[in-house]
Amino acid sequence: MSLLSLALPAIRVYWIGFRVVLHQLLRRLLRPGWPLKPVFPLQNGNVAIVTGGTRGIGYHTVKYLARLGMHVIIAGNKEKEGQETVMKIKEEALNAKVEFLYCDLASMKSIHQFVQAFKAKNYSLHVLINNAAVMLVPERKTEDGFEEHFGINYMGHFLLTNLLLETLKQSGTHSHNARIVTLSSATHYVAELRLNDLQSSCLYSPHGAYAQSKLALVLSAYRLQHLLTAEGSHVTVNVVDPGVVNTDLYQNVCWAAKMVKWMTGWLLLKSPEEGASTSIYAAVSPELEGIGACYLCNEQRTKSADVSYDEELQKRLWTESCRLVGIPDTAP
Ligand SMILES: NC(=O)c1ccc[n+]([C@@H]2O[C@H](COP(=O)([O-])OP(=O)(O)OC[C@H]3O[C@@H](n4cnc5c(N)ncnc54)[C@H](O)[C@@H]3O)[C@@H](O)[C@H]2O)c1
Repeated sequence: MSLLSLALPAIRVYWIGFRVVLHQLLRRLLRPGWPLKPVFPLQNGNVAIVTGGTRGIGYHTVKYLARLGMHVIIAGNKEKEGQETVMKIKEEALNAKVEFLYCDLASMKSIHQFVQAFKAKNYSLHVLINNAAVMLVPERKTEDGFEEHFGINYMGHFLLTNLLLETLKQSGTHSHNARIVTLSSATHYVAELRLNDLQSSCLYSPHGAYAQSKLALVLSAYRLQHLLTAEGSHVTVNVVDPGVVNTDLYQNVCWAAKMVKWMTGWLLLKSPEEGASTSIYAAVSPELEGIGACYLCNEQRTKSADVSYDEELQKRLWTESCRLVGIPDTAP
């Protein structure tokens, strides 16, 4: 394993991060006050699940959706943090309907238990936001033996989405589709999907593994939309790129990057609240009614990486993912 093959993914990730930050800065300087805060319709009676809604982008997504009247379930792996988040949101918005349900995306068993507990409540499900993630963690495995980025960011959400699909299909209607919103990242543009080494066991680069998990999310979102459209389901799937946002996700970056973030974050990075805006847009905007398979950034549709539109790769990843989580691949 050469030093260059380890350094390249990191260089690519920092390069794309730099480009996004520069774009954010120019946008801030050239168009201050833009975009205007949109007004979304009230969501009373609708139910959403947000993974990792206890902090960062997820927290602000939950808070906004709850303010719109949506009943939000936070799916997270930190019970105490989860209950505190629920209390905080309820204190700020008195009538907010928010609850926490334990779900560790690093454990297939926990995901199954979460879905069981959710289904026992007999709720509908109008919005599923696959938000949680880890970034640049050292080489570690999940309970089920997946590389951690791949296991939590991608496989965990793959299984969760598939287990909730029937409920989403039952909740969506012709005029009000249920929505799946998946958070990816600009790092997917520089990612490589190694189908023969999805667990990065031949070559582990934390940057490469994070980027790969984010590309896998885009590929499988497009594949899922294809399958749902083919069977005429009223469920849409869109992908969100929140930009570079000042959150705890960066806790494992190198000290130099931490210093730069600490000194310039207020100017260069989006606040967590700003970072949540595209997730909220994808979840409730009437503009996106019935529209899926979009890559959304700054509340606008944009193109994802060329490789993400490779239908053969989408299909192969989907089949392999079904095998890995032990669900049938019923797709033709
Ligand atoms: N912050 C950014 O600049 C940025 C950039 C691009 C994409 N994103 C994406 O946005 C999403 C939100 O990131 P953030 O910046 O708010 O990060 P964050 O670290 O602030 O929040 C991540 C959330 O995921 C949860 N989580 C982690 N492991 C989990 C597990 N095993 N089971 C359940 N929940 C788990 C955490 O508890 C936390 O609530 C992520 O998907 C991230 O990849 C963020």
